[in-house]
Amino acid sequence: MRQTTQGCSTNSTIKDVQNSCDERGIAIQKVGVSDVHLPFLIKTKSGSFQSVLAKIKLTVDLPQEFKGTHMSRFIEILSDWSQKPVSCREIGYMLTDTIDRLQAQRAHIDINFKYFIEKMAPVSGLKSMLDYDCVFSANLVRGEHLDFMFGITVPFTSLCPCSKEISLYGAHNQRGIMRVKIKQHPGKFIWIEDLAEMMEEQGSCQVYPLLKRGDEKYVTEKAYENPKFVEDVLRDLVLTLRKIDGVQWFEIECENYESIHNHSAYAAHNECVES
Ligand SMILES: Nc1nc2c(ncn2[C@@H]2O[C@H](COP(=O)(O)OP(=O)(O)OP(=O)(O)O)[C@@H](O)[C@H]2O)c(=O)[nH]1
Repeated sequence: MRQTTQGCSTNSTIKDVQNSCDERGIAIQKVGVSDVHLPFLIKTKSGSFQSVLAKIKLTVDLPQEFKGTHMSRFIEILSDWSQKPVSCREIGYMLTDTIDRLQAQRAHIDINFKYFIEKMAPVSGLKSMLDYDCVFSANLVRGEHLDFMFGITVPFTSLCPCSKEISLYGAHNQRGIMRVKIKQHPGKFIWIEDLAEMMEEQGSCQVYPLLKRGDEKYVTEKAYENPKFVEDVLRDLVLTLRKIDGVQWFEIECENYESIHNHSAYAAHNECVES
């Protein structure tokens, strides 16, 4: 039977509607809070922490007999972790705590955040910060191992091989994004910085926040010498991800925001990797 918290004298005199019975016989798979914004600390490869604005969804299952979950407890749990370093291990603790405090069988979390990595312009060497959309997603079933997935979206430049081949001069080129979600075997780990760098190598050229004219000439010519369809980017990314130590599963989406169309070229792929 689910317990109620009796700590607060105000609460003890107020009816606990959430804990009352529901007669409809429907167990809910996920209930909780979404769109919670909190400052979190993410470990960086250099050994420090980056403060990020996290957008969080935290849910549990709810047995059919209860009318409601205890929403305030989700915020209590997340507030405990705000401003503390968060990675796979801490997310495991967070979900264990959630299962215990909500007397649930399973808990799920999505933490979306923008992560900044310093980029160096290819010729001038000038440094600037590029933002990457990242997500930590995890699922925990009571008594089982944590199921953890990391996702990142990386922008790139692509230049069309067909356009280059058939045109007297020029070739259409555009910005695209590659979105990767990756699961690794327990104990294996890849830094956001390392995965981003591997992914950026797979486009026709990388994108940079800050470029001077010499840099611009370089990236224009590099893309021209390295034409790729959206399929080429995706296939090269598959080969790269297969080589990462301990990868169990991955999913890729590539999207080129075509400059000659008002639509995108799109490719997707997922696979389980043999260990
Ligand atoms: N379950 C549920 N609660 C909601 C919802 N919308 C708002 N709440 C509010 O969430 C608040 C906190 O609920 P609880 O966590 O049960 O609060 P509490 O009983 O003071 O805290 P505990 O003693 O820890 O259970 C209440 O004021 C609810 O009305 C909803 O859609 N579902």
